Amino acid sequence: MVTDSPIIIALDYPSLDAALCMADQLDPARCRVKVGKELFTRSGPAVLEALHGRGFEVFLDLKFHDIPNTVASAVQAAAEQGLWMVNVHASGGRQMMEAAVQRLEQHRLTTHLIAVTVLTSMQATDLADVGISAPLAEHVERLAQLAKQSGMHGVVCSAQESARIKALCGDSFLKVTPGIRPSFSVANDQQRIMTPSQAMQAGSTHLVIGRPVTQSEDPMLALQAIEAELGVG
Ligand SMILES: O=c1ccn([C@@H]2O[C@H](COP(=O)(O)O)[C@@H](O)[C@H]2O)c(=O)[nH]1
Repeated sequence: MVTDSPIIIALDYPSLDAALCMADQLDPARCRVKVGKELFTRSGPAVLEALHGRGFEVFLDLKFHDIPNTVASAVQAAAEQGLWMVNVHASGGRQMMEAAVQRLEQHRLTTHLIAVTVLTSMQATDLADVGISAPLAEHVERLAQLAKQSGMHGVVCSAQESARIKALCGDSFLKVTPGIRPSFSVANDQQRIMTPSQAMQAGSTHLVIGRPVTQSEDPMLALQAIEAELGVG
């Protein structure tokens, strides 16, 4: 099923059953879902089949980062499972991203391929710790431009960087933003956050939302509040 909602619910659960229990409360006409490292490591491709069977478009968030041939093959393997979106780390570099893009093109696979810039849990001091002295926003922009030049369809960034990336890379370049925190929720380990409406106003094309919904006492009420804030659903 295809949806025009910008909302992607992060199914960060320790088992297939727990993830499907949440998915069964969601409507694939009103959101997409994301499968990350914990759930995929525990349940493997079975979770993708189960979510596709329920009509969801699925973002597999494994953030591949390896030599070009390995990443290209992993991206191909993911895309062949009918995913809506898959990602790599932009810091893997131009050759790695180009190899992944070319592999999808060679096999006429239409999965959206995006690149993680700087994790939304990081701040400037974390970049300094790994030897990057450029201002954080500048580093995100640099990686976004590299991703665009390499043929990627978009980036993962924080919504705080969406406006600038939109100006640099264009409207159609995807800005997929985790670190979304409605006013009723806490930041947890996220550092660069914005509310859903602020993120959309800043130019985010998609909002990744996990704990504010999945850890809520009433997940459907939390999701409805977000939809109301955005005027969707
Ligand atoms: O920079 C990034 C990249 C990925 N994520 C993932 O998004 C969700 C966010 O979940 P919340 O519970 O809403 O914080 C999670 O699956 C992360 O692995 C990110 O947060 N930041």
